[in-house]
Amino acid sequence: MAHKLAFIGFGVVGQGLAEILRDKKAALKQEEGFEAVIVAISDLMKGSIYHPGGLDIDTALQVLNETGNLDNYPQTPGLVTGWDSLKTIRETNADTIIEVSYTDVKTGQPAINHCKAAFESGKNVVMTNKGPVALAYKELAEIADKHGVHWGFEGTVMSGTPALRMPISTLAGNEITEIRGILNGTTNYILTKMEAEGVSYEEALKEAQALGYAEADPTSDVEGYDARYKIVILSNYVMKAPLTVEEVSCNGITNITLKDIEDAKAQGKRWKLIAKARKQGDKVIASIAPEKVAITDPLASISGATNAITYECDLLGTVTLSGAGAGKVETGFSLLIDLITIDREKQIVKI
Ligand SMILES: NC(=O)C1=CN([C@@H]2O[C@H](COP(=O)(O)OP(=O)(O)OC[C@H]3O[C@@H](n4cnc5c(N)ncnc54)[C@H](OP(=O)(O)O)[C@@H]3O)[C@@H](O)[C@H]2O)C=CC1
Ligand SMILES: N[C@@H](CC=O)C(=O)O
Repeated sequence: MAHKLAFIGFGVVGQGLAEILRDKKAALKQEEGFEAVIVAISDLMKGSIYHPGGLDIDTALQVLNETGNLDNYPQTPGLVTGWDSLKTIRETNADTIIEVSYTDVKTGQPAINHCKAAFESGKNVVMTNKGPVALAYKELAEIADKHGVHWGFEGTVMSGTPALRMPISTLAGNEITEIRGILNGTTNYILTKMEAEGVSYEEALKEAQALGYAEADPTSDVEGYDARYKIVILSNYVMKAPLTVEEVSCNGITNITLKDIEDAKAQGKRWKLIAKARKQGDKVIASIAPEKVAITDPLASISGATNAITYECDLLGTVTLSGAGAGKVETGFSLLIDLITIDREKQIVKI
């Protein structure tokens, strides 16, 4: 039976997943036995539509592209418009909520409430919104568990690159004692552009926004708050070591000038925004800060919106993963793999 989806938020990432579902529909069915139907989309400014029998993805994307508002979707019997996020979560016939609204770096809301409402209504959530995972992981995981539903959030760290799923599934049995990485696509894109092309900070940031890498408020990227959420998620979920946002020292890249970049180059070094978490007894010491890394450091060669992460494992030693850190299709994919995982687990339960 097709997996019924309701989108909360329909910006870059939401549309990225919708395009994948449209373009790969036949291949996903044939290769994975995966079928999905979008029953609802609820966005703050772009409108809200619900049809229990399913919406036509191409029409929804076209209407949004041409008119800027989903409320202009063709009127068909059974179509409902105007439902807000909570009504959509609670009252549609969706199996899974795709939470792709903006990440609030102070409270994590309203996304935390979106997750609670979904779990309490017996619905799965897959999300790229980092707030709920960074601020309320334990509480929300318990609620999801109590209601027997799935919670997927692969895309909260390094977009569709399996920075969470890989260590949890294929490094299981190792203790991960330290993590070090480049975890923000926007800032890595800016630093790369400034060094490689001499582009100003402001111009490079504008490009990152146009490419869909930056947060709705890019202060989160350039001041390091986005990377701070990600290191907290990695610490709690991957290292199994409690860490709060307040415990992470955080500095961004706003003070780095073209001259600083040229000076580093002359020293055989390169500026990178580095996220670190290290276990020390029962505690984790974590930081986000720009560093001049030696050109021979593997992280120095990570350019543009690509990210990379190194896990120090007690059994396997050092393992490094690199891949997309942001982007429409890349992050849309992170939601797809969470959905496929839900369907695969359902198949196992049936067996
Ligand atoms: N872009 C990327 O590469 C990545 C993004 N993420 C995360 O994914 C999420 C989505 O990112 P992205 O698509 O780029 O962001 P966008 O800003 O493009 O889209 C977010 C959408 O959510 C809508 N929205 C905000 N609040 C609500 C609400 N209460 N109810 C319904 N809709 C709401 C916004 O509405 P409107 O603008 O119409 O007011 C907007 O359309 C964010 O949390 C981000 O941190 C994670 C990994 C990578
Ligand atoms: N704004 C973020 C998007 C992905 O999490 C970034 O640039 O990394």
